[in-house]
Amino acid sequence: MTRAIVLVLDSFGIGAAPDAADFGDAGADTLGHIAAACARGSLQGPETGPRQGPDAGPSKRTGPLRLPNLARLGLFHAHRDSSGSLAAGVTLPESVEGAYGHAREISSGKDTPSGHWEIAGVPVRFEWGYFKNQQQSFPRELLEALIDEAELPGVLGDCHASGTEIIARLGEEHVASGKPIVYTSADSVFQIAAHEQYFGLERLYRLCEIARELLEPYNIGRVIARPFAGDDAASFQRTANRRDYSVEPPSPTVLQRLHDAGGEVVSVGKIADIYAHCGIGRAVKASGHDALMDATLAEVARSATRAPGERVLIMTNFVDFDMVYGHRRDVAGYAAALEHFDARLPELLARLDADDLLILTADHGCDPTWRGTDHTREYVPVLARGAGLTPGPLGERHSFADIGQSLASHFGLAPMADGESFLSAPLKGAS
Ligand SMILES: O=P(O)(O)O[C@H]1O[C@H](CO)[C@@H](O)[C@H]1O
Ligand SMILES: [Mn+2]
Ligand SMILES: [Mn+2]
Repeated sequence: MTRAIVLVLDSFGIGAAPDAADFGDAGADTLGHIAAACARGSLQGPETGPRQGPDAGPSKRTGPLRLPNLARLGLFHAHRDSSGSLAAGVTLPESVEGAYGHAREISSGKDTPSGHWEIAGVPVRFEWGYFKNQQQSFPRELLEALIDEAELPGVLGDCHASGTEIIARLGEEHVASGKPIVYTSADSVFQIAAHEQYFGLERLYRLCEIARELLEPYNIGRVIARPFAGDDAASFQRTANRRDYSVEPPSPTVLQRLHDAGGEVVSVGKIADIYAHCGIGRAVKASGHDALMDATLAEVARSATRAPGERVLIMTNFVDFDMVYGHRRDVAGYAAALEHFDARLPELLARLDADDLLILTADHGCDPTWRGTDHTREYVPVLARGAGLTPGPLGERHSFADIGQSLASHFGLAPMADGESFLSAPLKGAS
């Protein structure tokens, strides 16, 4: 059996990309700034106090950032190489057990689909459509068509917003009026927030499907359903029933190629939605990092008894780094979530065979110390282990697509059009 496990730590950037200034992100560094904040002293949980649901805050934590297992895979080496300095308060391990590098993005956007598709060997070279106006963000004819087709009394929002802030601000008016809340961000997205009980979850999903069709001329990457629950502004919480309606990748990703060649592609979490279900053989849902790790471990166990010729790719997206901590600019929460992920990593490492390929990476940055609430254009870590890889530096990778190309090579597929495999690459640079 040939097997690969790809874990995407959503938004875990490791330093500003060479083109970060084009995005207003020169100096952004998700890992570096989290480590610096931790090293400055005790970093308690979020100032907003404990929250519940998918946007729940973290447990409290103190002291320097502790990620011993990621460090052994080469995380801090990769960050040092990408940012030029060692993250504050951390120590390098005596020896590394992973092949580590830092990858830049060649896709035009810093959004989740672009990052994931490029990871899977298909960079996005075209420009997405964006709704750039902070207020009255959406074209009047689009909203009129949506109101008409979905038989709505109107819509609220129509602006750039943070999803938790806008339901606190407009949620009660939404419940009273029946008007859904529509908003966007720096990403190519059309998001619709509505109350699960008062508006109805299925009705929200249908509304998103209508929006998906109406947005066709605007070249928008995703429509996102953002259901929430609760009694009033103080208690509104988004639920785990978020659903993303993505357009399809512009050409077959390595997931699709493997699927077409008879391999099994297993999505854990929102991977299936991000790839518009293209090339996904089996989709396992889970909400929260513990459940996502549990589901990943279960899939690793399930695939352990495969016949010699079979090929399995398990891909998991750890979304809370981005959705719950990065966009919420919750530094302590992000740090605690990283430490928790790190603590669970040995469970996975212990279940892998020597010829399995494990890759940990990210799809973009979302520096929780940065201005605004949007993603940041950053290098992402490429931490790989197994499949004959020699521990040590992989150097700067010129595209996330090096991961897709390496997966194609691992599975014996025809080479992808983009990317350079690091499986057989000579070591670059010194550690
Ligand atoms: O603020 P929330 O609703 O979490 O939205 C964020 O999540 C979207 C999709 O990842 C981003 O475009 C950003 O707007
Ligand atoms: Mn993302
Ligand atoms: Mn995001």
